Amino acid sequence: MDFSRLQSLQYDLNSTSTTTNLPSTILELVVPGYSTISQVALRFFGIDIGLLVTGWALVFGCRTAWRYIYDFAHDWIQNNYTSSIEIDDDDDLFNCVKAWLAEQTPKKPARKMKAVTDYDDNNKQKDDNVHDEQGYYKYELPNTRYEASYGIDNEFYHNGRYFKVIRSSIRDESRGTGFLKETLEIYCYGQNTQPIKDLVYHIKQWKMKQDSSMTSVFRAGSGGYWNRSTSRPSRPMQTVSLDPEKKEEILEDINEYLHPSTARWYAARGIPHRRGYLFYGPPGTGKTSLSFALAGIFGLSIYCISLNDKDIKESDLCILFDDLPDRCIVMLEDVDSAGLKREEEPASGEAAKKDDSGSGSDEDVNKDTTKDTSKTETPTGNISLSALLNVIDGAAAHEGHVLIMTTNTPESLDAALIRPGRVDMQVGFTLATREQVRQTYMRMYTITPEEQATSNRFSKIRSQAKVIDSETLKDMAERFAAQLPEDTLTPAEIQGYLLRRKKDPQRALDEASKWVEEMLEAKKNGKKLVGAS
Ligand SMILES: Nc1ncnc2c1ncn2[C@@H]1O[C@H](COP(=O)(O)OP(=O)(O)OP(=O)(O)O)[C@@H](O)[C@H]1O
Repeated sequence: MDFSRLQSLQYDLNSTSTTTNLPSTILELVVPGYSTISQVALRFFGIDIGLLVTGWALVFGCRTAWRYIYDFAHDWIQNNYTSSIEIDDDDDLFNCVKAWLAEQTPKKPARKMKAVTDYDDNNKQKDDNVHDEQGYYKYELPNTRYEASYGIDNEFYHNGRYFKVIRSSIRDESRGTGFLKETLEIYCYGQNTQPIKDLVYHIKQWKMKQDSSMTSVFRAGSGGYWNRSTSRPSRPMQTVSLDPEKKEEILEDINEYLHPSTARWYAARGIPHRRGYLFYGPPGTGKTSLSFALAGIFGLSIYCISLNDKDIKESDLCILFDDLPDRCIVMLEDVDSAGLKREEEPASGEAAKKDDSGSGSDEDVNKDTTKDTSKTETPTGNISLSALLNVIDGAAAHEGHVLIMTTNTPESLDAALIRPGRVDMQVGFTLATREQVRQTYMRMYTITPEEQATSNRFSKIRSQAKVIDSETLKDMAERFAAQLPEDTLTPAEIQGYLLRRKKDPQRALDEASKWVEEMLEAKKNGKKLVGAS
């Protein structure tokens, strides 16, 4: 290329540029060689690059100015005309809001999200298409839920009103090294938080509707934290076989206790609003089952503490009780085997000072329960009896919850632990009575209306179940119960036996006496043969 000729053209070409063009010298500074490029473009293609660049600079300038004004106005409105409410991750609401948000249609599709496996969704899985060609169930991973990501504005409209939620996380060393504390901040326009409160109320109602058939279970963890361990379908009360009168008595007692007017009644009389129950009996007789059925009926979550857990310290226990929601069921599991360390106390020790002679206990567990707490026992657990008593009904103890203590050996419990005020009702669970055996058989083989409705969609394996009319089934249940000795086997053992024949009630009936023989023989020899054969 002849550059000397090109140079000589420079003056003429420059003279053709328009007055609206940016000075070439400025553009030359930004893009080296600009003059030469523009001259070539003008000469050979007739394109005035200067004009294009000027137009682009104008558009860019306007856009930047608009962005600046918009951000300024947005920040100003945000600071002066928006309201917000913050929710911390240790609050029950946090998960509700997160789950609700995941179901909303955002104002504009999010480009950054957080994927979470929705284990709760497992229970909602459909019956269809879960079996392979051979009819065997194929486990599928639960659904994925897409949640708001950190630092991103989640904007949406609810009832025609604009809302924004920002999820953020910061390090919180007070929870332990590396722990993060998450928060959700909900914004709306206006100088009043009422729309957000209404939204939160709406979310709570939504959650309650979702959870009405589920029971959330929390487990105590080290450091005094409640870990949501699972959410399971509520256990219907009729699936727990227990003396109907006893069941009714417990239900009425808890119903009365949970009523809001009862809390006021207690307060007016200076009585701490607490109610404790002791469920005692051999393993596998329904203590846990009844607790879950009660939680389902009253729509309460269950908070389980295993005092055997070596990770739980006395200081954790106080924090755990402090963090309980207003109304819930607290289950202290196997309080007998907890190895509560009984500190060396003088004869006039703490328990002796307490009034252990009050009334209110419905049943006497065992005379031994009045045993002397003054004697020294080898500490085997982290929790001392006095610490436990303190969280149950100390001066600063939590109120409003239903406390259920379960034990296999009530006679080994300290009198102080089960004195009235701490335990207000004792419920004994026994080895299976004839009626319980009959009920267990009926429960196992009665086809529920839901099963009936979907039975035609079940696969080959399911269709092997024999449908028997209710009168015949009742008769079979009687005959089954007649073959089992009373007060010898636990409901759990009988359930285990029936479960192995759950599609074949006739086989369960035919093989019952042989199984009973085996079980009795095994028990005599000290072997454990639960539901065997
Ligand atoms: N009274 C009962 N009514 C209905 N089901 C029962 C009953 N007792 C036991 N079961 C069945 O046996 C199994 C174990 O019962 P559960 O866990 O309630 O016993 P538990 O008394 O709490 O035992 P543990 O003392 O070992 O904790 C459950 O699957 C439950 O369905």
